[in-house]
Amino acid sequence: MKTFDTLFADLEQAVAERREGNTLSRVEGGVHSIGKKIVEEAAEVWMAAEHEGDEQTALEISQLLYHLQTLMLAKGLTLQDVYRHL
Ligand SMILES: N=c1c2ncn([C@@H]3O[C@H](COP(=O)(O)OP(=O)(O)OP(=O)(O)O)[C@@H](O)[C@H]3O)c2ncn1[C@@H]1O[C@H](COP(=O)(O)O)[C@@H](O)[C@H]1O
Repeated sequence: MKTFDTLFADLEQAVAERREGNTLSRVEGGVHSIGKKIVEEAAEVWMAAEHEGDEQTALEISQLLYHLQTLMLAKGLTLQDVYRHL
């Protein structure tokens, strides 16, 4: 099973290797486009939590985490940059 850290390592590698896929295309789409996606996914998390079941809520949360990681990559932020604020 992936964790936040192992997913981030995979996405970092995807960008470094210019591997065709969702990640490269989203990171190259830039911060504005990713930012809109984050807002959309955050709203889907909220709606799922209020109106749908736990499974759908967990799925939406996983997508939000993914898109946050693409924003980190687009900005050049590392896990340590974020974790030091936790
Ligand atoms: N975990 C994810 C992941 N979660 C969400 N997404 C993306 O988020 C989208 C889901 O959002 P939506 O439900 O809004 O789908 P959509 O309507 O098609 O979204 P839009 O394209 O319209 O923005 C998916 O189509 C993916 O583009 C993800 N894309 C990739 N991953 C993982 O990232 C890793 C690298 O993926 P690649 O870069 O594709 O190799 C792999 O382990 C993947 O499993």
